[in-house]
Amino acid sequence: MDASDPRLAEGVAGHFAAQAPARLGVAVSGGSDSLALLHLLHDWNGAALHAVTVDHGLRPEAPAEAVEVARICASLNVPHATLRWEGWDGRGNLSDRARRARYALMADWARGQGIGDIALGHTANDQAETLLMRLARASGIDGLAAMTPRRIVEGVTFHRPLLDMTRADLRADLARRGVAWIDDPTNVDTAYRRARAREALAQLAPLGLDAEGLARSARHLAEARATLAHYAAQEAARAVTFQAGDILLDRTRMDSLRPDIARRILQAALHWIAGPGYGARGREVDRALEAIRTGGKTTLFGCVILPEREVARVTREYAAVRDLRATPGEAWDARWTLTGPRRADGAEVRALGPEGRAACPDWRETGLPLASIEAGPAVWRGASLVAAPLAGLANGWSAALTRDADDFRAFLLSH
Ligand SMILES: Nc1ncnc2c1ncn2[C@@H]1O[C@H](COP(=O)(O)OP(=O)(O)OP(=O)(O)O)[C@@H](O)[C@H]1O
Repeated sequence: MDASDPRLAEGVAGHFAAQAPARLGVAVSGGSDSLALLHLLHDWNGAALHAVTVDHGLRPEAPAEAVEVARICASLNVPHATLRWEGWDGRGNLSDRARRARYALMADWARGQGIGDIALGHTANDQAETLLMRLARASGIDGLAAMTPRRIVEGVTFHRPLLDMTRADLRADLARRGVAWIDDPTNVDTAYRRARAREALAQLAPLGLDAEGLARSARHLAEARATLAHYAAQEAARAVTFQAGDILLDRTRMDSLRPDIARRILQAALHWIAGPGYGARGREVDRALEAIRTGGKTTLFGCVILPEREVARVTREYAAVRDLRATPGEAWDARWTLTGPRRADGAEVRALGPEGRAACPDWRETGLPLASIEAGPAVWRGASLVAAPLAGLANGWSAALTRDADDFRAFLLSH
């Protein structure tokens, strides 16, 4: 066996040079990239490794592949877990749902193990292929920008130590080690589109366009994205105020901003209120910005934008939360926690809605508009209203928001 390529080992050590976690999860699908990652991390020996494989339950070979990964991990003395996803209800885009489920399952698993960091095997080829696929969708800077080496999802830091390395180098490394990998273990649709991008990339070689070059361009775009986010956060500090879970956008300031910066601020406001999800489309956001400018009312992404004299109020849309339920003490709408004076048997948290609001004689004194009041949380026992702290009917209950201005800023800077 030849010696391993020192650049690979240095790249992995360099990624964790500033701060190495004591325990590190490593996501191993069984493909070449993540198997190389496993071996390189094992050689590095700078953190206790815990490998994880997600079986999406979508391909008959997947369980056997997970067993094969477990075998390789055992040979390296690395503990391994297989997580199974059984959540696809046939709705939505399968690749997208599977990816989201994978990240959520891995983040849950890590939290359960007291692990705060997980390494992923994305390479320069993934960067280049993604760039080509996004160009095909006419994406803007955010879509074309490179994946970042670190990203926090649901409190877990995902690391991508192989972003500067090519798949060819990683495969050569595995070949030197005599390790066989599983081809294309990812789900079919993504693999199909990626395979086409991979073929296109090979065709572009005569132009001098290769994976490393495209990955470099994607990194330049990531820098531009970070710069725009930085200025958006600066402008937001002047244009945005918060009130009882709503965001107020200063209309004059919003109007004076470059469209890209205004779009970022509005998008962050929508996400802060409605939670990260699929996101509002560019055209919808532009339509909403126009409504803010002209003092119109509009609904998008589970939020309502209401004109007030100097501001546009972004609040939750009642229809989007009407069916949400939580027990007191648990998060409702992923952002409100209601706590009461004592154990409240049979009480549940639901939106106040028009019926509840009718039972809150003092709601006007809160200074909040009807839409915010009705889309806010309340405590119910069956059909009877127990409390609505945001609508002036506290009855010993209080409502705490789980997101603050720092979360808004963090959101702006990370998207
Ligand atoms: N089934 C899986 N089990 C464990 N880890 C996985 C699995 N699939 C992917 N990964 C991890 O994610 C890395 C990237 O794989 P892949 O590009 O298929 O994922 P992706 O999240 O769909 O990528 P993208 O975010 O570019 O769409 C892999 O190298 C591996 O670390």
